[in-house]
Amino acid sequence: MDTQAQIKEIVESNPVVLFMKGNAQFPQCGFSGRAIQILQACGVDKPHTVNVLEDQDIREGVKAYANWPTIPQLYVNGEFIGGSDIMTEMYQSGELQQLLKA
Ligand SMILES: N[C@@H](CCC(=O)N[C@@H](CS)C(=O)NCC(=O)O)C(=O)O
Ligand code: FES
Repeated sequence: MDTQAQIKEIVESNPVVLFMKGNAQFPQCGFSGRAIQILQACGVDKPHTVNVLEDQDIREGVKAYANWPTIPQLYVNGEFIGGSDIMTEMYQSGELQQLLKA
């Protein structure tokens, strides 16, 4: 399977996916740490996470997949939502909680 197909498979088979640096227990970047904290604040304790530091193809592949240049990247129900700034804004407006409840 090529990388784009692999990413599609991951985001379509898990309702909430966070591509991040490190994992939920040990985020290896502040932006990824913030993304995890926001998900937890929304009641998502166990998001499916993919550590891009362990896979260079995925690290570059998700940027192409979403046409978004950075990590973290949140996907809900197969759809790209945004990075940590967008997550923060959506959390503050209550939009993210709504999205994750559905
Ligand atoms: N403002 C961004 C911050 C994320 C960011 O700047 N990520 C950088 C540093 S961790 C990145 O992914 N760089 C490309 C890379 O490391 O492959 C957001 O909203 O998520
Ligand atoms: S790893 Fe340096 S800012 Fe994320």
